[in-house]
Amino acid sequence: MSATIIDGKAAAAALRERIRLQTEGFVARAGRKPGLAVVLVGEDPASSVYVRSKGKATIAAGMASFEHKLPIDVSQDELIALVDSLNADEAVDGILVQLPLPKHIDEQAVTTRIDPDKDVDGFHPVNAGRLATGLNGFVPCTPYGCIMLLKEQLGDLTGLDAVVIGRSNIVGKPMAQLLLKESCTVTVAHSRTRDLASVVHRADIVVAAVGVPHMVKGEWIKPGATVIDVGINRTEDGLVGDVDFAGAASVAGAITPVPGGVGPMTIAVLLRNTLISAHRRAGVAYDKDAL
Ligand SMILES: NC(=O)C1=CN([C@@H]2O[C@H](COP(=O)(O)OP(=O)(O)OC[C@H]3O[C@@H](n4cnc5c(N)ncnc54)[C@H](OP(=O)(O)O)[C@@H]3O)[C@@H](O)[C@H]2O)C=CC1
Ligand SMILES: Nc1nc(=O)c2c([nH]1)NC[C@@H]1CN(c3ccc(C(=O)N[C@@H](CCC(=O)O)C(=O)O)cc3)C=[N+]21
Ligand SMILES: [Mg+2]
Repeated sequence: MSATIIDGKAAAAALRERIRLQTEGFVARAGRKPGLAVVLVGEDPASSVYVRSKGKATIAAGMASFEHKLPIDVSQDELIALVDSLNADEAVDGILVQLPLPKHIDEQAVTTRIDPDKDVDGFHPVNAGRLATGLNGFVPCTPYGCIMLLKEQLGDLTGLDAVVIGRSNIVGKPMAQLLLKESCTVTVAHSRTRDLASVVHRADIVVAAVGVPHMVKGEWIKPGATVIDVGINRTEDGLVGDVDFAGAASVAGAITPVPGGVGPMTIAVLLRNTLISAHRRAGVAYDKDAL
């Protein structure tokens, strides 16, 4: 093993501390806490764990957490009515509806109902469009967390060859947009890509966001490359990523572990987006460089 292990847990803790400090300043000036509303439909254990750790982190940062738990058989109309009430609630700066939703609910109908200026997940098409055109909006938390880890590890990313494996609207596509914004040369691979091994072998930066345990092999990695493993797969061997960690760590320059890599950054960036939303909505300036 030769690669540096990128400590996402430590980076996330440091970011959360910087957020906590700016939250104090916001409360002093605005006279209220930033507020994050999280909506969970049903009782999926993995989703419940995520929502719980998010709620704890929100409160630890000095923000208000509003949790709404709805039964698995809630109607789409009822869920949309809740989103409407959160859109109208002045105490709510950020709204997150935990995905996936049950099959009888149209995720797009719900996601697009959220006020884009409270869409701290960055999933609304208005925010996807803002990201694609260089306007200020909300950037999806997981890809932004990956960029923060990459910049901390590598500094300036200009000119680097980046390969993103996965083209979902919530990870792969926004990840590619953000790497492009950092002036990387970006390739987006997916299930129809031919000879993925040789595509990956060109890359200085590999971001795996697939959902297939251990799919990316060590031999695919260019020696010294930086590997960001977004995958969260629950297997008999516990939580594993999309990258064969042991194989990749023997050739990569640096690599994120699972757990303890990208996952903790996702939650920290969610708080960052909520803090930014609170400042924007209150018309108060914030220190972007400290976030
Ligand atoms: N750490 C975190 O905070 C988060 C982790 N995740 C994890 O990241 C992973 C990806 O999530 P998400 O983007 O939502 O997943 P999706 O299922 O929406 O997308 C998966 C992508 O991977 C591609 N793909 C599937 N199989 C292959 C293959 N054999 N070779 C190449 N590409 C393939 C698909 O291609 P195609 O488009 O052609 O079907 C698709 O674009 C999951 O493990 C998820 O749990 C997700 C969000 C947050
Ligand atoms: N509207 C919405 N927004 C999301 O951001 C969203 C979502 N829905 N649905 C599910 C995915 C997944 N996701 C994770 C966040 C943190 C960890 C995380 O903290 N993982 C820890 C381990 C946690 C554990 O042990 O289970 C780690 O990787 O170290 C993982 C996954 C956010 N998602
Ligand atoms: Mg559905």
